[in-house]
Amino acid sequence: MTPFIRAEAATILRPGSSSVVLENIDFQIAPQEIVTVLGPNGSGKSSLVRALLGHMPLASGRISRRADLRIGYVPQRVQIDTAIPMTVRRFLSLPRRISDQMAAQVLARTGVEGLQTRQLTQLSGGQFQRVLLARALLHDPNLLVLDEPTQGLDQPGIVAFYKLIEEVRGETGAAVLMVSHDLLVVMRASDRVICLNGHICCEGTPQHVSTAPAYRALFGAGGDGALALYQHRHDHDHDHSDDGCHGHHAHHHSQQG
Ligand SMILES: Nc1ncnc2c1ncn2[C@@H]1O[C@H](COP(=O)(O)OP(=O)(O)OP(=O)(O)O)[C@@H](O)[C@H]1O
Repeated sequence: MTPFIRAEAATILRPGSSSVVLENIDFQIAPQEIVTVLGPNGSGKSSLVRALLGHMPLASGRISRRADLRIGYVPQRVQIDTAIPMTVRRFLSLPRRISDQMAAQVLARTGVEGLQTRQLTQLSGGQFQRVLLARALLHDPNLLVLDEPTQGLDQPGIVAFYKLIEEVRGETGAAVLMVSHDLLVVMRASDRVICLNGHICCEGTPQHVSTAPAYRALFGAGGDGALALYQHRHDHDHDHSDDGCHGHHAHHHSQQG
């Protein structure tokens, strides 16, 4: 199956500068996959996502996107101008107008029904993240891209949010590309995890990555018990040909450690 997005030996530059943020990235995401990008602050997670979406310049390599790709994007930071009143309903109609029925449906789908007339500034953190997800689900995306979608949520809120993502994937068949810091819960919801630190340190199934030396060096060795609790049940097939923590180890990078 042709991947939705494929990066080949992509080297990504910091905007407006010649310094390298990410080096030699090979990446792809296939239909229906849930892929999570992990890494410390400043390791290039958002840069990778933005480059995959075509918003960041490449120094070399290439990124290709399938012609039928429809992306629903939840960016890491959403600037809300508190001086301008904005209801949930109006926010959902930006930039493209939607019907009242569509608004009601998508809010119900993400568990925040009836919030249409509420001001964005009066939402709780969890409600706001669900409204952002609702907006990303409009216009029938086949790839959802979520950059730290659970920031500001408490632990039950995080678990509930990932459960919702899995449900949405099950219902719509959309692939999901997520950036997250929530190492353990994320594991449950992911088919494949990519661990970044200026380059791809390690990638594979959650089980594989959590035992990989590069991952342990970055995040510590704890958490196996919790990981076992959150094991993801596979009821579908994926191509795991690129499953290992492979050749990237061989490179020496000064960012590591
Ligand atoms: N708009 C920008 N202009 C200049 N430098 C940037 C810009 N955005 C990111 N950077 C730099 O690029 C590097 C990677 O940042 P990026 O936001 O991709 O990391 P991240 O892994 O998403 O971090 P975090 O976990 O803190 O969100 C950092 O050194 C950051 O300072």
